[in-house]
Amino acid sequence: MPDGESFDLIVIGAGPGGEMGALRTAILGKRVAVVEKEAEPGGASVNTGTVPSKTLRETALALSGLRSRDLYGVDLSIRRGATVDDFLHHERQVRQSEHSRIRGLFEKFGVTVFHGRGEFADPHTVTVHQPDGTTRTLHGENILIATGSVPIRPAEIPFDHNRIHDSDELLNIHELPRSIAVIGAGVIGCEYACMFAALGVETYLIDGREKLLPQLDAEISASLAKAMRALGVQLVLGRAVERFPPPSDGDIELTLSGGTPVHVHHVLFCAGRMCRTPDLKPELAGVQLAEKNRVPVNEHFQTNVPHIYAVGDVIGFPALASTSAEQGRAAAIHMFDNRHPEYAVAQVLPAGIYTIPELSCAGATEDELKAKGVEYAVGRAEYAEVARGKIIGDGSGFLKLLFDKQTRKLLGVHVIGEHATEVVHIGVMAMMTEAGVDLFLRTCFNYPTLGELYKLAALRADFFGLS
Ligand SMILES: Cc1cc2nc3c(=O)[nH]c(=O)nc-3n(C[C@H](O)[C@H](O)[C@H](O)COP(=O)(O)OP(=O)(O)OC[C@H]3O[C@@H](n4cnc5c(N)ncnc54)[C@H](O)[C@@H]3O)c2cc1C
Ligand SMILES: NC(=O)c1ccc[n+]([C@@H]2O[C@H](COP(=O)([O-])OP(=O)(O)OC[C@H]3O[C@@H](n4cnc5c(N)ncnc54)[C@H](O)[C@@H]3O)[C@@H](O)[C@H]2O)c1
Repeated sequence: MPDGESFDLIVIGAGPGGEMGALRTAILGKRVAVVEKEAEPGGASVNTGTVPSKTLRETALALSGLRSRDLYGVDLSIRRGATVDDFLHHERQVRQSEHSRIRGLFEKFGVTVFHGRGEFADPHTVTVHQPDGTTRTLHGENILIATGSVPIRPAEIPFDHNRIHDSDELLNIHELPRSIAVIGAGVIGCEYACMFAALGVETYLIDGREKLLPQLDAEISASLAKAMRALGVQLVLGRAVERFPPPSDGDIELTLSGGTPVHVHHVLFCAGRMCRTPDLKPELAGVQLAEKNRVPVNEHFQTNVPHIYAVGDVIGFPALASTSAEQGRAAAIHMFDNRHPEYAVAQVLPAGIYTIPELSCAGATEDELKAKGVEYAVGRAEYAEVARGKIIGDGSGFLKLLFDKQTRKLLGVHVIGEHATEVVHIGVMAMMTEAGVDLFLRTCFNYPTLGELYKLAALRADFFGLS
């Protein structure tokens, strides 16, 4: 291909935002280039974040025999003393298969992939710095920034120590830790702490905040904290880690504010993520950055330079694989096919957190409704109250629905327990269609299913809370 070739769209970054933006555009018959600095596509979603962590969770559940212990009271674990290779084997297989899937789709729809680091030369030109030291110049009618985020690595944390990791490095560990301190009880910290505890690793989860995942419905957050403690996670909340000089050998001592020190073999630091957007030289394209190097966009994902769009983690909240892909799709539609019904990203966005147990939610929490002065009714149903919940042996899960007292519409759905990230979708569809309690009262659910939780919760809200 001659240097300086022109494209209808140049996408920088092949994570979920870039992948979807590129494919949705290529399907319209447009000429699309994807510039990706890593050897394989997929971004944090496939290579270091979403897919690896969820695959490891499944592996941890299988290797630990946790599900069978809960269900049958016996340990049917595949193997005691699992090695790190056992732990990572399936994750590598899934990751490779995702690489093939994305490469296959790019090939099928004629997307040209350039391996190298992209940066702006001017508002329509991207320079690609290729691994062999050469550069290429690409011209784009439109450009999509989808360069994602990386773990925050404060200078005072000794990451050069071989047992102190961020969430990317964790995937290259050579031994299963006998003990680990997870610093940062955000979504990443909570998910990994559960995984390690399930594998029998002595696990501490440390955070300066008093409450676990405060963005969640308070009852769900409290229920998660209880379940995590039962799993063996030692929650150290409201304490800051002051220092931990790394020893060359032996345990690492973490000094905590106002508490006794913690001694562990490994440390996982996951206290947020950041964008590397200044590396793109956005000033050469006239693109402005906001706080924390975020790229501000309008409702169509356009930056202040209208033909340059940005999606995914670079634009900030909610910074999920699911939402990044949706934003990539919507941006592509706005660029090239803006009468199509896929035009906008949905108003109702679910969040799924793969702790043990997993949890998921969409819409408002009780605290948010109270703050807004909305009168609402709660419908609640325990997993243990429906046959399917008993069959799968989930004795603590529950579904909670929040309905508007006046309109009877569903305003929020919150669920914790096995398959919570699937169960939530019934509520999401109801909210997408602005349905309410009457939909659940009229619906016939398969028996035995967790879907029945909706019926039970709706009946309770109707009998006891709704006018
Ligand atoms: C441990 C972990 C678990 C997660 N779990 C979930 C989950 O369960 N569900 C969920 O929805 N989300 C989850 N997320 C979040 C999700 O992974 C991200 O929100 C999502 O990957 C962001 O997509 P993106 O396309 O914006 O960027 P990314 O996936 O970060 O991809 C950006 C791509 O751009 C490339 N790039 C960067 N700079 C350049 C450049 N200058 N030139 C060329 N290429 C460049 C990078 O190499 C990368 O491939 C998780 C994240 C982590 C870290
Ligand atoms: N299932 C999912 O959807 C999923 C899973 C994992 C990650 N993600 C995404 O990844 C992103 C990053 O997640 P994250 O967990 O790294 O960040 P986060 O911002 O969600 O949480 C960071 C946590 O670290 C704590 N913290 C900060 N500095 C600290 C310190 N010095 N000592 C102790 N605690 C400290 C904060 O109080 C906070 O609780 C999120 O935006 C999330 O959307 C999503």
